[in-house]
Amino acid sequence: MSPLLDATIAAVRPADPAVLAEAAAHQDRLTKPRGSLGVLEEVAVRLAGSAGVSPPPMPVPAALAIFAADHGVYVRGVSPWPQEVTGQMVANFLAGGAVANAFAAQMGASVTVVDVGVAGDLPPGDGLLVRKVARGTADLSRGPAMTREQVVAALETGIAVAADLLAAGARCLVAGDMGIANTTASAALICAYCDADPEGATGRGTGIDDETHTHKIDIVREALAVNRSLCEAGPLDTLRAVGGLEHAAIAGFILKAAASRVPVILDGVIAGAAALAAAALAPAAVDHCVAGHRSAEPGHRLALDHLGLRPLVDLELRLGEGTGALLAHPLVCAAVRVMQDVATFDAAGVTDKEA
Ligand SMILES: O=C(O)c1ccc[n+]([C@@H]2O[C@H](COP(=O)([O-])O)[C@@H](O)[C@H]2O)c1
Ligand SMILES: Cc1cc2nc[nH]c2cc1C
Repeated sequence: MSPLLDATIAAVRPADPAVLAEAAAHQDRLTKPRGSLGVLEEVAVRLAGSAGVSPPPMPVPAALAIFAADHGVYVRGVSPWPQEVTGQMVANFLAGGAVANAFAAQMGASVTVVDVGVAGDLPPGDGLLVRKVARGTADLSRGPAMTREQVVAALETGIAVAADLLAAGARCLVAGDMGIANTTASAALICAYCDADPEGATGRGTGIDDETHTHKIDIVREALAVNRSLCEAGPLDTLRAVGGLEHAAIAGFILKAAASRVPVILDGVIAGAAALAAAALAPAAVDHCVAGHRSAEPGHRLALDHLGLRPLVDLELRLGEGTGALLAHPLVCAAVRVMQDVATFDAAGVTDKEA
């Protein structure tokens, strides 16, 4: 594949089972009825297993990376929005005017914007990482979306961005996306990795009518049929056949977080589809992922079920940009704070019903 990708995949290790057990036992000693913090207990235990230490380190500062790219399948009429919105929203991220910027400011997260494959030229702006692998993908409904070289370059971009953010001190990575038509590629990836039917996996994205939705399902079916042999050839070929450049970059970003034992909070259906690719390449990567939210896209539920991840927030969001993941960050921090701060029954002199 590539030395960087191979080394990153090789460095991904599962959660430490001894630390998982220690963290779960610690939860049970804290002054609360056992299990009373529900999913938050699982999250804190998960972060301990990921980091290899209990209690786990506080996942701050958080760093959001928004990977932007365009999609050849756009020409098939699968999105109601003009393709140039991808580049225009990149400019909006850089100007600080998007929802992702508002949420990141609220959560104290940094924002990094990466052009991994926007079709148009972006006006040079402060802070944009130009890592254009191609000017959008090829139309995945007619053949492979990417060449082998392109998918590897996009994966390497995600790895490099994660490495730089970690080197700069980030202790929690947040995966965001921007790309008109990328819910079509996400649906195709979910079908390919989860063996799901396009009808159940394909949603309305940014908002399409019934007729366009039926057409979009047909396009996903066509994509799977025309790329069938490639999708059966292995996880990397599946990603290049029906994925997007931002999916590949996010998969690399997840792999690097996992290899570094730093948690990565996943956003909606795009990050979910990318996580399927990362998990297919390195199954233990899932141990370092937190599902920030569940998006309104139906395929997202299939992806999260396949990954065995339970979303923290379920607010019918369908925006992308990392917004759902950012909303979950304070919950993840609160879960860790409990492990770090809450007194045990012994220390507080509270009678434990088990004693
Ligand atoms: O995060 C999600 O689950 C999500 C669901 C629907 C739409 N989006 C965003 O909307 C864009 C893709 O929608 P579409 O309809 O053009 O495929 C892309 O920029 C995504 O970030 C994101
Ligand atoms: C305006 C707009 C903002 C977005 N943010 C993520 N995807 C998006 C799609 C559109 C259309």
